[in-house]
Amino acid sequence: MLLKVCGATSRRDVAVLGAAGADLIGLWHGVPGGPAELSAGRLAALAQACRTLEVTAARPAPEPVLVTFLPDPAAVLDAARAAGVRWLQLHGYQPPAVVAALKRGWPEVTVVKVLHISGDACAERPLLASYERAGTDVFLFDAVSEAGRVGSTGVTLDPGVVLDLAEATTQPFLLAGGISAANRPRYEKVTAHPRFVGVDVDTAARDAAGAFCADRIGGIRRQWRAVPEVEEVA
Ligand SMILES: O=C(O)c1ccccc1N[C@@H]1O[C@H](COP(=O)(O)O)[C@@H](O)[C@H]1O
Repeated sequence: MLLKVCGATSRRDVAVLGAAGADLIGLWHGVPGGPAELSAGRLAALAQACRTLEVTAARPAPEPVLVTFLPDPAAVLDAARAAGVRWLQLHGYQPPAVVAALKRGWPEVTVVKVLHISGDACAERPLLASYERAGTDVFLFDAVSEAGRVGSTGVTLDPGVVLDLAEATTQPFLLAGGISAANRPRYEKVTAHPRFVGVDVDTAARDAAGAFCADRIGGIRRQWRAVPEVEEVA
């Protein structure tokens, strides 16, 4: 189970997230007006900080993930190549053609396409097969707020809606949307899905002042990585 935490803006953030057990660290580039937006130079510096972080022997250093709303695949690839970032998270409403262009331009990248879910409706539902044909490696299910806000909504998804969408796709998926240590039991069936690969968190990874909190992140990791108890059959 992978734990991704989103929105690092400093080497200290990277160190806190790595020590707390994040496998993937989201770095924003091309999120206009976003509080964690990074210039291309800062993106490269923090991606390097992720890769060179000293973690325990049992765990590899966290993988940097470029999180972007950019609609231009050339701009995404330029930033990713310059920073050496091989995981690309398309968090906007980029169409399947953008995924295809990224995979053509750099076949080794892992493309994570966000599917935006509001209630029981997924905006990308009619395009799922197109996104898969275009080369999407991993889908990320995230909630859109009632006001239409995208990313870091703290809004949870209905597990039934998640499972239904999982069945409409064939690729691995990450779960986002208000994920916390406390709500893991609600998603028991989701975590048991054979293509569930992990969770992506922002709001619950932070303290009241908005700073990343190692205790909270550690708690999320412990709860979501725990193997559910299996009833013994007599
Ligand atoms: O973290 C953000 O603010 C953000 C901004 C723009 C694009 C993506 C963003 N993060 C994504 O938000 C969800 C998690 O949010 P939460 O736990 O519900 O607060 C996750 O997909 C992040 O990648």
